[in-house]
Amino acid sequence: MQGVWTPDQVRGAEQRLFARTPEPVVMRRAAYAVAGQCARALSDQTGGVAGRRVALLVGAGNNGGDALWAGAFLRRRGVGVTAVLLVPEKTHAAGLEGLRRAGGRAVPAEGANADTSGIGAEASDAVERADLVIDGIVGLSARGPLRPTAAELVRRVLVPIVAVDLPSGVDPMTGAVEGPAVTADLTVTFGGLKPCHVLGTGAVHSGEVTVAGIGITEELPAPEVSLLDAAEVGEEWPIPGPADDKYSTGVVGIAAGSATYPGAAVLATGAAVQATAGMVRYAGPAADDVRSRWPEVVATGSVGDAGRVQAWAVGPGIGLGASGREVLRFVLESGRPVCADADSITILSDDETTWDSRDPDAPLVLTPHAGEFARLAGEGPGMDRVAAAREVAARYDAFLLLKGNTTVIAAPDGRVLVNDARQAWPATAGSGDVLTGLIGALLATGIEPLRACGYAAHVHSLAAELAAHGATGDGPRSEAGAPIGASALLAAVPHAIRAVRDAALPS
Ligand SMILES: NC(=O)C1=CN([C@@H]2O[C@H](COP(=O)(O)OP(=O)(O)OC[C@H]3O[C@@H](n4cnc5c(N)ncnc54)[C@H](O)[C@@H]3O)[C@@H](O)[C@H]2O)[C@@H](O)CC1
Ligand SMILES: Nc1ncnc2c1ncn2[C@@H]1O[C@H](COP(=O)(O)OP(=O)(O)O)[C@@H](O)[C@H]1O
Ligand SMILES: [K+]
Repeated sequence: MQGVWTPDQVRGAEQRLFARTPEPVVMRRAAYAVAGQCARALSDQTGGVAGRRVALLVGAGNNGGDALWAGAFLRRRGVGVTAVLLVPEKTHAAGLEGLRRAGGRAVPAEGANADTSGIGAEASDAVERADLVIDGIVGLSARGPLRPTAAELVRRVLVPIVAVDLPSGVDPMTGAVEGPAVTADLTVTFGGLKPCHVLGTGAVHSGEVTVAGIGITEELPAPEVSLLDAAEVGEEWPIPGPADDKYSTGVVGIAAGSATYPGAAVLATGAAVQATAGMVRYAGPAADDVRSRWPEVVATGSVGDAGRVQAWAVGPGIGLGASGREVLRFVLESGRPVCADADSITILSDDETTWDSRDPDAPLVLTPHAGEFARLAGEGPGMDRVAAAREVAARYDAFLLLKGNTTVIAAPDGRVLVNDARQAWPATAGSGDVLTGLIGALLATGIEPLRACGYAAHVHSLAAELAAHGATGDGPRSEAGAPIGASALLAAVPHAIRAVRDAALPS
């Protein structure tokens, strides 16, 4: 698992490091890492390093200091370096001195011969003639979007941008982008990933992210958030062993669909059938539809007749009426782990008596999208989706999977997993039903709920990606891709599972 640390955790680690290693030494390590990545980018893009031009956008803090020292290192490799100072009187003095000693120059952003936007001619020229721009505008202490002068300079950049620590204008803690912000091709961060690198829009603005240790990593506490990679999901994905049979690999019950919404039942059940070995039981009014599409499913008309299961997935398409409520109460008091989605969440939002039927010893997973989250929590998730998911998970003593481009999964004990879809192909009706079936099947195998949700979210978004790019058939993979429906996503689930399992094979 890859860790993600909050700005406060990183600052704390920095302070512990500074007790052993002087701050300027640490800054030069950080800058050296940035310079190395910039040299690589220049070389990839222009075929060389010496003789190329780099512009530094330098803000008022240590982030600007990093950029200035990186400029000094690049200057020593023969790069022409111009620092554009956004707040000249607050520029990191030692960094500026270091750059000047190395032969670099510095110009104010709002200098002489300013154009109508207030940008000085030399600053404008430096940015427009650069082969690469380093964003040292603001780092961990950033608040809000880029200010107008910085925003205007960034707007003029037509070459790759390497961000120091994080793309300026993105909120470090939440990844929110509420105005002008840098969109980096590469971000060089220090110690470990921060939330802005992995959450939603911030992840997009960060581009490729590389982590330079610089001595901070060793000082970091347990991460606030974790990310799963394909190999880990593949390694842990449950597969049958020689001693297994259809019961030992997990029996999942799916309580979904209605006469009006039989599709929800077919999608959730189909996901469970393909996710794991074992058995899928279906209980509900869409039994005939389910049987005709998935003959291997043991289907009955009601949850009471379903037989024994190791976990339930409930909710998609069950409706908000009396029968839906009864079904939900039945599974909540079954003593089995439950994944409650869609209508179940809406019911739980306003029905205390349904909560009362819950067996407090059985894990409960809730999988709201933003609207369902607002119903459940009384307000929407807001910008800090990690904090919101964590708070509601603790409040309901449940595992909370908040859907979206970045899926945030919080355990009641505060652990958080994040799955970044890296694309938006799953944003299609019915794809949530597929996710519910995947989670239910994994819960039935006995996997811990936080991980079950993480594995399911990972395979779900990968299945959408593979389907959208036509990577599931015999033809060549399309680079651009095309929209898919939930049925295509569902059909791609085995391809996604194979892909993560292949990623786990020793290389
Ligand atoms: N202290 C150190 O020696 C080290 C610090 N590191 C660097 O230091 C950075 C953090 O430095 P600081 O705490 O000085 O803070 P920053 O460099 O992030 O920025 C602080 C300054 O930016 C201003 N500011 C905040 N939001 C702004 C916005 N939206 N637009 C324009 N200006 C804004 C603040 O008023 C303040 O003057 C890290 O991101 C990292 O790059 C690294 O070099 C590792 C070592
Ligand atoms: N913009 C997006 N990018 C990536 N994934 C998304 C996006 N929007 C939604 N998703 C994912 O698609 C699924 C949609 O679920 P849901 O909203 O319950 O849809 P439905 O109820 O129609 O099945 C969730 O897994 C969610 O995380
Ligand atoms: K930056």
